[in-house]
Amino acid sequence: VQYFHHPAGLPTLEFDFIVVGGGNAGGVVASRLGEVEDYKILVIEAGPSDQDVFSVQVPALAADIWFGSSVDWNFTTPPQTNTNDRVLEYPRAKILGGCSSHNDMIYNRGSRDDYNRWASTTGDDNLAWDQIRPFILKTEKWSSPNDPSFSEQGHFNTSIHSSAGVLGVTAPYYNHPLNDLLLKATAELSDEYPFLQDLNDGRPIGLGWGQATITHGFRTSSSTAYLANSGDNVHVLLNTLVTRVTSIDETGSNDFREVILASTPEGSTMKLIAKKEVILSAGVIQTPQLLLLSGIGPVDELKALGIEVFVDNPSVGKNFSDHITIPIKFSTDLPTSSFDETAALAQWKSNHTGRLALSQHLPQIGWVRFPQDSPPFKNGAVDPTAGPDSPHVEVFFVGVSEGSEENSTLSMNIVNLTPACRGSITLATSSPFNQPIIDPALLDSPLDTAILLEGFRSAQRLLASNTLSEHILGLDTPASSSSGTITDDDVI
Ligand SMILES: Cc1cc2nc3c(=O)[nH]c(=O)nc-3n(C[C@H](O)[C@H](O)[C@H](O)COP(=O)(O)OP(=O)(O)OC[C@H]3O[C@@H](n4cnc5c(N)ncnc54)[C@H](O)[C@@H]3O)c2cc1C
Repeated sequence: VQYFHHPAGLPTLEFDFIVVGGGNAGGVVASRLGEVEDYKILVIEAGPSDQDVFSVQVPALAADIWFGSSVDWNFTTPPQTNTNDRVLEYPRAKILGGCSSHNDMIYNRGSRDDYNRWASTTGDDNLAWDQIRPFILKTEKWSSPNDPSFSEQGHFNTSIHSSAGVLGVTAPYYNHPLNDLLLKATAELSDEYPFLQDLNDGRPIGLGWGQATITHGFRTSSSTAYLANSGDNVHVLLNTLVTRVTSIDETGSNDFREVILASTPEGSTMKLIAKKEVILSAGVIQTPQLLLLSGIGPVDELKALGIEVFVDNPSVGKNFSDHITIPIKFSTDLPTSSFDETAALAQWKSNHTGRLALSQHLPQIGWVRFPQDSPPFKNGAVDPTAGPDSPHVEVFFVGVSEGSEENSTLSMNIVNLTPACRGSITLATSSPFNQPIIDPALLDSPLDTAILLEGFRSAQRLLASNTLSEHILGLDTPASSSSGTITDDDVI
């Protein structure tokens, strides 16, 4: 692979394929296209190289480069009506590797139902679970932890993993008393929280060990696993924003193979040509933004901003959906999961082991499927999941921190995995340098709220088990719950 920091350094202005956005998808697509030696490929990435940012490489430092950092787009939402009009921070990475360079590294495949639903929705059987599994294995390179104190024994099912791929994956863990307590609780609550040996077996329901895109103490990403191993026919242009895609054909047909670039709003622009295709992989927010800026989208929205319309497509920027996560905290007598960060940094720098070589959060994750007669579905609401092998919520153990007085605080997140609400991405202005309006319309569907609420109750049932209850002293949040029982009023 060849890296360029300025368009002026490029060896040519014409490539076979131009990949816009060197993120998770863009890095993989460019690298796979590059396997055809005759193709010349250009990836254009707005952010810098991931290799220059220390916190990208060190797994537990991910949060340092989220919202507020120079390698995040620092997007915000408009006030969200259903969250008391709060303006929410919306982290998205602006760096080579995209969000795979800053995400939480949890490696989890969908349920088999998810893939099968994509196959039936698109009419493409290649997306079905049985058909896609060989390709999942083709990406994966299982790598055992380099730190002997992080045993992976019994934490995953070896028969459904591969060590022949490229993306490093591991099942790391660190010692904390909650690990054993949760495992014991799975025996006690075997209906709602059965032990799940491997969250990637196509039926992620239960509680078990997480897996992470980490190898030998380093984060792995589309940049480290794919782009970095590509041939010299793959070119990566950094720090450069694509502002528009235009038609190469001046007679009026839509042959969108010309890409317009700019590094700053004031600076000059430049045109590049793709002989075969332009691939837009700028992520779920900026791919629709670029289409809209290029005159491809709902005619009224484009005209209102004075953008020339080339393709009237009312779907561009619509049906935006994201899973909402609600934090919840409990007082506990368990020891904190925090660690001496200075010592951990020195250890990581010396041999890439220790707590910084793992994700920050606690090592286990729960996935819960609610019965069809549970409260969210009592009023006849249709189950939003893709099928019976799919969970409704993820129960995530963030960590145990210092609390008030002698107690500590267990932080958990409840994630609604199949939100029914649908929002949108629209342009605020016609300038590519302004963020679009990112409206996830969170909790617009009453079903989403009901599922989160049942997720809270489920977490409470887990913590009320005989095994865990003696260590859980009460609910810390939401503050309005003095009784320790969550009600519908607490959800906002
Ligand atoms: C904080 C956070 C934590 C997450 N944790 C996990 C996790 O633990 N496990 C998991 O599986 N997933 C996680 N995800 C989600 C996952 O990382 C994303 O779904 C995935 O990276 C999306 O890939 P993408 O290629 O669509 O977009 P991205 O990876 O976002 O890539 C888009 C790229 O395009 C670039 N770009 C955008 N506009 C332009 C432009 N006009 N010109 C040039 N370049 C442009 C961006 O800078 C970016 O590099 C997390 C996401 C976030 C934000």
